[in-house]
Amino acid sequence: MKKFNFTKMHALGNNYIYVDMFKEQIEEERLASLAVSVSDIYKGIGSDGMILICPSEVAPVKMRIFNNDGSEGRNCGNGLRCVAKYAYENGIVESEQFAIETLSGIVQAYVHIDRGIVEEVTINMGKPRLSREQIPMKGESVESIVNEKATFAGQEYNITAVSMGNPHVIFYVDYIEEAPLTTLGPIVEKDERFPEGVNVEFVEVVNEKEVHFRVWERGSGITQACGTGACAAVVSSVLNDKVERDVPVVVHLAGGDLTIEWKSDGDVFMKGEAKTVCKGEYYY
Ligand SMILES: N[C@@H](CCC[C@H](N)C(=O)O)C(=O)O
Repeated sequence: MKKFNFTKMHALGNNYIYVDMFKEQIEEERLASLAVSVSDIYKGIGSDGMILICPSEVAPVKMRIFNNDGSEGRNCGNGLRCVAKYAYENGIVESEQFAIETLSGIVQAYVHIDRGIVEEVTINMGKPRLSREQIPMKGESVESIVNEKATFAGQEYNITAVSMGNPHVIFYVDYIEEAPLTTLGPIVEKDERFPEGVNVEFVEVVNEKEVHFRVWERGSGITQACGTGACAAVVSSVLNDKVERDVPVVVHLAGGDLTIEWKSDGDVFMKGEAKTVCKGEYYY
């Protein structure tokens, strides 16, 4: 029997099993199935997926994220904040500002410390990618997909698509409680127009500084929060003239609040909590 040490962490309830690959060794071909088994709430630990904290050749640390169906994502906003907390508290980095490599590029993390503990993290998530090729979404090549009509399950909707290194599609709703998460979410996630699948978000705009948000994540289903999704929701809301650039927007997710700002230089900043739940050994 093999085993590895893990740390369970969450950010606004978006919880993953974190494995320190500076210390652990797991065969590459076992990673996808381990993400499924550790995530199982009955026979595993229970989580939205598994995140590896890895050495990097271009930054002090690299994040790899696996959803709870075993698929590998290219980015994870809540995961980045937890990786930043882990890296600082476990001596992988000594500075309060450092880079993290992801499969979709390098981001900058800033940890906010209270008595030696990282309570919150700000991440400069970089620039959103908006063209149809960058999402990716099939169809005519356009610079951005904003308020575009699209039919799903026989009903017409208006959608906006944003990539934050991973794909997101945003639907606006009048009342967040009525968001068709479990009905529309899985249909849109696997729609053939999104060749890599898509994270599906529902947004109710409260005012120019506040929105409600719910998510059906690609590869994980309903989660309490999605950091890249919250960034995509604010970018979408700027593009749809519902909020403004250079103004911090509070995004109310099921698990709590994130503050997101799309700066006029193009970068998107995300600030929010990161928490450690427990540590243990996993046997496989
Ligand atoms: N929860 C994450 C996103 C995780 C990956 C996503 N499901 C994907 O496949 O793109 C976040 O906080 O951003």
